[in-house]
Amino acid sequence: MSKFKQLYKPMLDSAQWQAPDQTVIEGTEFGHWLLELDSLSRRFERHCRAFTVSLEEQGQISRERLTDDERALIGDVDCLLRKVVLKGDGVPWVFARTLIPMTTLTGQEQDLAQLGEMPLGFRVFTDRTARRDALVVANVGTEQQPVWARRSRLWLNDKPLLVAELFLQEAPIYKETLSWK
Ligand SMILES: C=C(O[C@@H]1C=C(C(=O)O)C=C[C@H]1O)C(=O)O
Repeated sequence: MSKFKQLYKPMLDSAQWQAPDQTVIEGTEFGHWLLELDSLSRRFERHCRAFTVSLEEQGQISRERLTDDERALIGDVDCLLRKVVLKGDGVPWVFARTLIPMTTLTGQEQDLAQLGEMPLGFRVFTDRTARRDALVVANVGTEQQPVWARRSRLWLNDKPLLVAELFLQEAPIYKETLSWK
């Protein structure tokens, strides 16, 4: 198991998700990152020279392994599980875990299983039917040293997928002086 999965998967699993208005992020600089409804990949691209995705794992996961929460958001169906690390100039910024229901991998969306190291956001947000909802956030670190995570549901042609992202220490969201683009 890679160090990313070993370290970060338990952190995401432990997240106590909260609606953004119940947290302290509204009005903060990093809050804009967590509340981004458009592509996070596109936003990251503007903060580095080379934005890359490394595919850590991809495989099928049976419906029994979904949490009740996940089932309520994407249905009680077998899924494709995709785990990646998003990197800016080679530095790990985000660990992301995406559940794509098999019922979403139909028609035009079959290509979602073949993304490889192409950022999911590049595929999803070029589609005019794309939208994001059910956004929740969690601090899986401490009050003094927060480690932010968020989970949101994406829709493509009215078919859902569920993305959970853990913002690692070097991610630009923690930098105090952000160039705002
Ligand atoms: C959903 C987006 O795509 C990003 C890319 C991912 C991937 O390639 O698997 C996963 C999560 C996202 O952070 C986005 O850009 O908003």
